[in-house]
This record gives sequence, C-alpha cells and structure tokens, in this order.
Amino acid sequence: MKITAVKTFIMHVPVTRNGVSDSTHNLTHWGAPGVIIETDAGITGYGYSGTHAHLPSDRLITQCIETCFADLIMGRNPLEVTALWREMERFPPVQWVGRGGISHLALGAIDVALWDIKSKASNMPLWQEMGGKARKIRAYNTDGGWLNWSLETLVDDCRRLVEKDGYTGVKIKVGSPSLSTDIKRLEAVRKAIGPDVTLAVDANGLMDLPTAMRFGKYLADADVMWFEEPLWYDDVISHKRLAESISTPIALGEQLYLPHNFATFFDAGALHYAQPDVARLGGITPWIQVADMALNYGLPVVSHVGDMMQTHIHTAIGHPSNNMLEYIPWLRECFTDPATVEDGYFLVPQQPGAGTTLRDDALDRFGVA
Ligand SMILES: O=C(NO)[C@H](O)[C@H](O)[C@H](O)CO
Ligand SMILES: [Mg+2]
Repeated sequence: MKITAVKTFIMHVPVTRNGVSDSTHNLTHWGAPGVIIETDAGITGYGYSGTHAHLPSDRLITQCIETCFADLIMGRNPLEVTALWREMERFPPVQWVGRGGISHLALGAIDVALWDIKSKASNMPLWQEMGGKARKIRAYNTDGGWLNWSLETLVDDCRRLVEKDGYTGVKIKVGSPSLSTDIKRLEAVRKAIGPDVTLAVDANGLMDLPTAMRFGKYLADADVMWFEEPLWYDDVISHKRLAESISTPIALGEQLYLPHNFATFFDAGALHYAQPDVARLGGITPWIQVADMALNYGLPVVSHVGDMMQTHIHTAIGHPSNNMLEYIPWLRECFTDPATVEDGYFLVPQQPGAGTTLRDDALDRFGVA
C-alpha cells in the first residue's frame, strides 16, 4: 500500500453554551486541525489534534503537516506506522525547531491517521488492532463543571449529569480568584451529587504550591478522586512536593508533549493518574509507550480528550492501564461513529478504524480556511 495524497483541514466547533472557561483559558470553539491521508488501496485515514480554535496557530499546525512532514510520507507504506512516526519525530530540521508543541500536534494528527488506515486495512476498530477486547470503560463528565458557570448552574449541571444522565463521575474546574470560592463550589457539588459519585477537580496549572497544599485538606474532606494539573505544567519538583504533602492523588499529562516528560514525572513520584493525549503527545504510537510505562509504575491512565474521545475510547479499551475516560460532547456531530455514553459507560465502537472518520458534511459545517 502507498500514500498518494496528504490533505489538511481545520474545523472550529462551538462549545457548550458558546463559551467555557477554566482557570487559564476562555474558549468559544474547540479547534481540530487535521489531516486526510489517501492511499492507492482506496483506504483513507483521518487524524487531528485539539486546540482552542485560534486560527493563526491552527494554521501553523496544518502548515507543519503540509510543508515539513508530507514529503516524508508521500509514496511510503502507511502500515509502517512506528517506523514513519520515528522518522517524523526525529526529522532533524523539525527536531531542531521544536520537540513538542506545534510539531507534535502536527505529528499526532498524522500518526492517528496512519493508525486509522492500519485499522481499516485490518477491518478492525483500533482497540482490536491494539490487541484489546471489547470491555466497559466508565465515563466521567467535564462539561458541567466550567469555571464560568455560576454556583447555581454548576450545581444544577452536576446534579443533572448524575441523576438524569446517569454519569457516575464528574469533574469541576477550580482556580477561582480566591480559594474560598473554590472550596464553596467544591462543597456544594459534593453535597448535590452525594458521597458515592466520583468527583475530580482540575486547576489547569494555575495554583502555587502553598495554595495547592492548603486546598488539600478540603479535597480530602470532599473525597476528591484526583487533583488535576494543580501547578505549572513543567514543574516536576513542586508536583512531587505536593504529592508528598496532600492525600489526594495528582493527575496530569494533557500539557506534556514527550514520553520523556512522563518518565520524569513517573520517576519523581509526582503524579498518580497519567493523562496522556494522542492529540498533544504526537499520536497513538507514543501514547502506547506512555501507557506501557504507567502500567509498570502501577499507575492508571485516564486520558485527556483533546480528540473529544473519538480515538481515546479505542486506546482506553485497547490498553489494560485504562478503566475510565473523560467525556466532553462538543465534536460528536463531526464523526460517522461518535463516542457515546449510556448508563455511565462508553459504548464499544464497532466501525473499523480509529474513530476519526469525518461525516461528509463536517467540513462544510465546521471547516475554516
Ligand atoms: O483541562 C481540560 N480537561 O481536563 C480541558 O481540556 C480544558 O479545560 C479545555 O481545553 C478548555 O481549556
Ligand atoms: Mg484538564
């Protein structure tokens, strides 16, 4: 099989109530800069990364695909996924300008598209291509917990997700201007959802170490399952100190671009829930490396969903380190096989491929130049 065409796209899709915030970001749309790879076998692969729909930087990602990586893979056999990933990841001119960031968001889109082709060529869903078997993955919902929600909306949304929609886990954003506000919101949500529902909090990297340490007591009292991205993303030492001073487990990974970054955090004992994201790490190929590492440290993987679950529901089923996955519904109308939750668990995808095949109308509806 040979690659015959590499075409890029950018989609910007509206988020819930047309605007969500966490401690660090405000966004009206989710960005999906991606790639469509055609082959001489008539099999087409789709892959994309996840951004905050900032068009100039989205264009840097698609330009990196078009001008830096496309020539490396044109005419090549797409089934040689790990070899092609290695060549692109260690392509000297690109490696020189950035191991991580834009080059890895671009690489991730391509690698996912190649795994999409590989799975379609085997006529299998990716989770089966990875050697997995059909199994239930529990969902937790982030979409009711945004920091710009009023206290009333936050409590109503989280209660509805549990009582009406059947979720057994929710996550809320923290990192308000004052810790007392975070504590009030945390306690109100725990009261509304009851003691048995999984509750996680996510600071998106905002807090300093003493504030996060102070918050630890309240997290324990509210039986919070994990404290996500409490501190600045690259600060291994402080995460290690925090992990040693509070009882609530630390979760992070959505901002880590390299398997080596995870190795450093694992080795330091600075995280407990690993959240690798194929859309940020450079694809499924390095995601498997990180998930294998986590397994051997006895640490669970609960991926961040920069892809809005389409590929991560496959990798979660396909890798034994995963039993749970984030759910955010924003991109469901873009795909032929949208990730779906019923009674708190993800349905097992049946279509061959990596879950990334676009509906015919997706680019007309959400495509931006
Ligand atoms: O942290 C997250 N999930 O765990 C969310 O992806 C971010 O909050 C969104 O990208 C909005 O910035
Ligand atoms: Mg997060």
